[in-house]
Amino acid sequence: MNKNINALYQIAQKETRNIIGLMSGTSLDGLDIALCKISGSGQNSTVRIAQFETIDYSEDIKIEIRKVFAKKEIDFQHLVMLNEWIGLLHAEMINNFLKKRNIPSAEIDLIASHGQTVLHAPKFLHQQEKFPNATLQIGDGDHIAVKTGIITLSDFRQKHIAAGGEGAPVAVYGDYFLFGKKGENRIMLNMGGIANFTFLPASLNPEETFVTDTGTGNTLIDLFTKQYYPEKSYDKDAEIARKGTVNQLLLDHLKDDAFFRQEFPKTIGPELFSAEYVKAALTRSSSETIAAPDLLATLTRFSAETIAEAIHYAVNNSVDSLEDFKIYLSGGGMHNPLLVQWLKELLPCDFHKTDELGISGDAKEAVLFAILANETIAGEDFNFGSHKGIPSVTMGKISLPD
Ligand SMILES: Nc1ncnc2c1ncn2[C@@H]1O[C@H](COP(=O)(O)OP(=O)(O)OP(=O)(O)O)[C@@H](O)[C@H]1O
Ligand SMILES: CC(=O)N[C@H]1[C@@H]2OC[C@@H](O2)[C@@H](O)[C@@H]1O[C@H](C)C(=O)O
Repeated sequence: MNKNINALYQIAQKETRNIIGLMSGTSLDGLDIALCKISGSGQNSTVRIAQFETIDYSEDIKIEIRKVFAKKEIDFQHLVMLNEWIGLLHAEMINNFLKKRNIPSAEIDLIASHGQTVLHAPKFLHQQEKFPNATLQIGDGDHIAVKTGIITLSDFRQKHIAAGGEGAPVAVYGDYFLFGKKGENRIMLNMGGIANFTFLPASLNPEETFVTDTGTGNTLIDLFTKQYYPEKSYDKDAEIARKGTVNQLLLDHLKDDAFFRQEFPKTIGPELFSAEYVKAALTRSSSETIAAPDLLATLTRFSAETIAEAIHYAVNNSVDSLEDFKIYLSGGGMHNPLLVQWLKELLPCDFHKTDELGISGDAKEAVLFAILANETIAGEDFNFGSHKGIPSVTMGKISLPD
């Protein structure tokens, strides 16, 4: 038997697996690395985050990724080179992460690598009938496996599409296994570049479980902060937006898009929520001369209202009142006090952070990929039923180190 297959067989039978989960999201801020100790699988999974760090991307890395990120037309050779380069960079970051902590790579059972999303094009976006939902995450898993010497699972989203999904959100699997609680209606709201939420019903009936993207989270706020204030990469603590006033007409135009009329569940990316999207709404509302604080206030309100409306709409289909709901925040947007304040005004739920459930909101997405890898190697069949957007499949391609 190939020694790596034997190793996988042993790993699958361990009581506790050391799995490194990686996430680099649409904010292009860096690579989240979560070293997780995972016991059990499925609903019996338990996770302890042993170590977590976000390794910031250098300006050089950001510049190279932005050349292709969310763009329809690119230099194809650049994309191909980037695929290898990001794999190598992520491997180097993991090696440094382990070295800094004196953790031998032999102690790590698996790496679960999300990769860098460069384009997310569900059918709704590309509108080309003969083509399926499409998404691309780069940073090849073979490079990570060879350079770290650790068996690596990567490219999780393709199987989701192959099995009928849009390739996202995949957070629902980990959310259900780790955070589902009988007797409590929970909403796990992640506000990264794009916002998404999982609804975990008090019944824990997998058929009633629901997940969707809602639209922009931080992506437009970040984009226009950088545009008006090149020295800043985001509107820290909403300092700028707080000084502004929401422009209602502009807000109405921002919300007037087919994406918001599309039925749930749905996914989207910065391909739609781009500078052009905002510029078109500015033109339609004749507010091109808007002051930067007013624009940032309006963009923050845009995120808050579209998140709240999606939750109202999607959840009210299955339950009557949101009042007995607990909402658990994660992702960088949970640190934006204005966004959170407005959400609290718009949603009569009980607000918490996933940190209260033992998983830091900054680490949650990286942990969720470790959970997906754990399921692929050690999980047993679990059926989410016929609910749209949650195919009952394992995900991730396996790269062996030698
Ligand atoms: N103190 C803060 N005040 C306001 N915004 C903040 C603060 N801290 C973080 N953020 C926001 O969070 C963003 C980073 O979020 P996160 O790391 O969750 O993104 P991501 O992983 O790229 O997202 P995803 O992949 O889910 O789209 C920052 O760009 C910023 O907009
Ligand atoms: C294609 C892609 O990378 N989508 C991300 C992005 O960031 C947030 C939102 O959009 C979500 O749908 C998804 O990531 C999380 C981890 C998910 O799939 O659940």
